[in-house]
Amino acid sequence: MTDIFNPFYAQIAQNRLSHWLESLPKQLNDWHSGNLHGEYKQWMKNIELLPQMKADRVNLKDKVQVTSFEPMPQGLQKKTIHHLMQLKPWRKGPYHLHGIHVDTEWRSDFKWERLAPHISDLSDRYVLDVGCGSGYHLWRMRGAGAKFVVGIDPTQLFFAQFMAVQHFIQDPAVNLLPLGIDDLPPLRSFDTVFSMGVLYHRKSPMDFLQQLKAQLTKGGELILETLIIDGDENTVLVPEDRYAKMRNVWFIPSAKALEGWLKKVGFTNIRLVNIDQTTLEEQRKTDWIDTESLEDFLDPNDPNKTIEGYPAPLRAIFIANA
Ligand SMILES: Nc1ncnc2c1ncn2[C@@H]1O[C@H](C[S@+](CC[C@H]([NH3+])C(=O)[O-])CC(=O)[O-])[C@@H](O)[C@H]1O
Repeated sequence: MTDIFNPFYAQIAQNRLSHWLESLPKQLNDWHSGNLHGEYKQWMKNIELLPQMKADRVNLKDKVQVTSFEPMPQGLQKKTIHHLMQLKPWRKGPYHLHGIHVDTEWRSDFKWERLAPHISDLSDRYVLDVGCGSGYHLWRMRGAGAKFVVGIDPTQLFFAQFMAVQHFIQDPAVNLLPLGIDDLPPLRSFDTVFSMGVLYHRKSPMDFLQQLKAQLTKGGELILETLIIDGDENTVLVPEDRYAKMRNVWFIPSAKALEGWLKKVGFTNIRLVNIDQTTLEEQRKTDWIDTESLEDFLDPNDPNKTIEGYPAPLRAIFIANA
């Protein structure tokens, strides 16, 4: 049994997600007693060692930042950086935690800026983010007024990173569960569902779109962000092996093809609101990752190609209604 999710259960018992309690506690207990990552205990130990600081000012509107009136002493800051560094690689962010700038590989704020002008007002909404990474966008959703925010992501390190940020911010309305999309029953309870950077990792994109739709209330809004390629409604890239050194990339459709897929699973009011080629400002190597980054994934002689010779990462944002 694990009790780390008890506060979450207590909250959903009182809100419109209470039917989730039929399956969720058993799933999360199985997760906890099952195959935890070899370093999981060590990650949690580092989180326990983070200092207690008052969250006097929390800014989630234009960044993710927490500060207290009493600044963190320098020595303590050094120790805190050490514990946070044990949770490397920090991919999605950045976070500003009591004067510590967690300068992540990705400027996830760039993606937020691209989508924010196009989405329905999140005020008072129940919001789900499928494949939320360390949860950067969960905080921005809350900052945009969402009432209750849930992220799911099966990567346990990202769960640990979220717990580290939550340790400082302490907002019970923002939650991350270490689950994958296949673990979700059709909840039909979220006003807005985000899924960004996940579709191309799914072996069956149609099933995935259907699973996303099953999380939405009637008329609810999907924000789907994924890699695309140029081409017509019949163009889909299925990389032979890796794409930009990423394993597990299955389908990269054209925008037209993806629009057709969304239509086919029953989404309406489908809008393509943004197309953007990933730049070296948005994804780059920092002190918070030890691995390679975009620069190493592109053809050194042609930044418009991946190292495998495919078109370089081009990302689209679609909005649609269930
Ligand atoms: N079955 C699954 N169910 C849910 N999540 C999954 C699954 N499989 C992998 N993931 C998770 O999907 C995320 C994809 S990253 C996008 C992060 C954020 N959304 C971003 O838009 O920056 C990709 C990118 O960097 O582009 C990872 O955190 C995986 O653990």
